[in-house]
Amino acid sequence: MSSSAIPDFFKKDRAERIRLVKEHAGLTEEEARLLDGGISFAEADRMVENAIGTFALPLGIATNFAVNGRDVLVPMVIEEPSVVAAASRAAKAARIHGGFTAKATDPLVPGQIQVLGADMGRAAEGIRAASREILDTANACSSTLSKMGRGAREVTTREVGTDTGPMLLIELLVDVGDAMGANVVNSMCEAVAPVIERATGGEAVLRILSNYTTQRLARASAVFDGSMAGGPGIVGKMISAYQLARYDVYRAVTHNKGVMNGCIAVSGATGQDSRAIEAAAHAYAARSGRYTSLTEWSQDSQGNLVGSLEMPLSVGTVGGVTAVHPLARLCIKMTGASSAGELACVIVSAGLAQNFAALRALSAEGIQKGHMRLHARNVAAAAGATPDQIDGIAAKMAEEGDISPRRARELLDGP
Ligand SMILES: CC(C)(COP(=O)([O-])OP(=O)([O-])OC[C@H]1O[C@@H](n2cnc3c(N)ncnc32)[C@H](O)[C@@H]1OP(=O)([O-])[O-])[C@@H](O)C(=O)NCCC(=O)NCCSC(=O)C[C@@](C)(O)CC(=O)[O-]
Ligand SMILES: NC(=O)C1=CN([C@@H]2O[C@H](COP(=O)(O)OP(=O)(O)OC[C@H]3O[C@@H](n4cnc5c(N)ncnc54)[C@H](OP(=O)(O)O)[C@@H]3O)[C@@H](O)[C@H]2O)C=CC1
Repeated sequence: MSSSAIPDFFKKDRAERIRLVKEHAGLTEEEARLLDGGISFAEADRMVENAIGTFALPLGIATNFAVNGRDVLVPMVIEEPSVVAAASRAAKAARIHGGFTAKATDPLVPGQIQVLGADMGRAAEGIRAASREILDTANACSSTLSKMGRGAREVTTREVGTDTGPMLLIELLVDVGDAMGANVVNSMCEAVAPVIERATGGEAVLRILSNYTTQRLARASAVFDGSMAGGPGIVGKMISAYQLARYDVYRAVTHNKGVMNGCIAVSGATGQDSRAIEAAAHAYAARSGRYTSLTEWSQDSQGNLVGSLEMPLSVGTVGGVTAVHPLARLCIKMTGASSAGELACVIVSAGLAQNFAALRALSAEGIQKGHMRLHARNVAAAAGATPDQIDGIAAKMAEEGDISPRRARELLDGP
């Protein structure tokens, strides 16, 4: 596999960018042609209800990523300017020190069965006695998981205090292999409900996975070059930016939004359920009882920044949208991930990179300089510039340091 460090990738034209990605990821001609389309209306109509069209978003490629020693061109679907550039720049700063080291735990997803009207005194014992039957019934739902030696592993009982009294919750812990796992866990929860009802004497009502997958985590760490960050002064300010995010919830939410810029863009490109990822990430950020930064930052003795990000990441390389969206499948291929765990490693690395980029820009020149420079073309277009006027107006506004709809209109109106 060729290097993901492709200097000036952004200055190349589209054909050359595609050629480089094709070569790097070993895409066929037919696969490369998919980049023109996304999905047909017929495919969209099968995916959701009442479809009337499709809605395209930009697909960009972040360069410079090395994850666990493997060079990756990272696909990102996002509407926001500067995110792809920022990830590429951050990955360049990490690359100097070996790139990202990432790890995903076993893909364990909990399923929850809420039981009403059970005999609380006897329920736990009833579930223990029926646990073999519960696990076998669950595992009959997926022949693939069973063949892989994965599937439902354990069943536990919990009591939850509520305003209407104690409630019984039976939880099924499932190794979902390379799938995100929602459908398969939901099927298992529904299948085991009658066995649970018999074992507890209650009525199984909610039968659904939990998206809070605290046993399905991904963790990335990297050393980002201190001089590429801007030297000791900036590095020190980045550490204080992180400290602020640790202790102030108003800052932490924005800080974690920056992390999500990376995670959700790669998740979008690879067809993941981004709502599930976001919901779990924010709950995890508040797991101590106080919402805080998802990342951790310190400085090493050479003045580099050492960062890490740990978060729940339920992603799949099979099933869900990946099974029906050709471009999502193509983007998974681009990442070179051969398992859900490897894909999670790329996503969590992109989240960490994005956080580094934002902290650096905020601690140095401010976010607007880089972000607004890249946003300038949108500002020009929104002000009414024609395609052949856009680059000129954008460049002029960037040069003047006044990137605003007002200035774009003035430039369009002329002297
Ligand atoms: C925008 C940059 C990267 C410019 O940064 P720069 O230093 O001017 O870039 P450079 O021209 O020196 O190039 C360095 C590398 O950056 C990349 N790069 C540079 N320019 C481009 C481009 N046009 N297109 C693609 N890639 C680009 C590219 O990788 C290049 O190296 P190469 O690979 O070519 O050897 C920098 O200013 C930056 O990182 N800014 C931060 C932007 C950011 O974080 N955006 C997120 C949106 S803001 C937000 O939503 C979150 C936030 C900020 O609120 C979160 C928070 O508060 O924590
Ligand atoms: N709360 C939530 O998050 C909810 C999310 N969803 C949606 O559910 C979808 C994801 O569900 P998911 O269960 O992943 O999707 P699928 O049911 O599409 O895929 C999982 C199935 O793929 C098959 N499979 C083949 N190879 C493998 C492998 N290597 N590893 C694991 N499974 C394999 C198995 O079926 P077999 O044994 O038959 O081969 C498995 O049951 C997403 O679209 C999500 O948006 C749905 C409901 C709720």
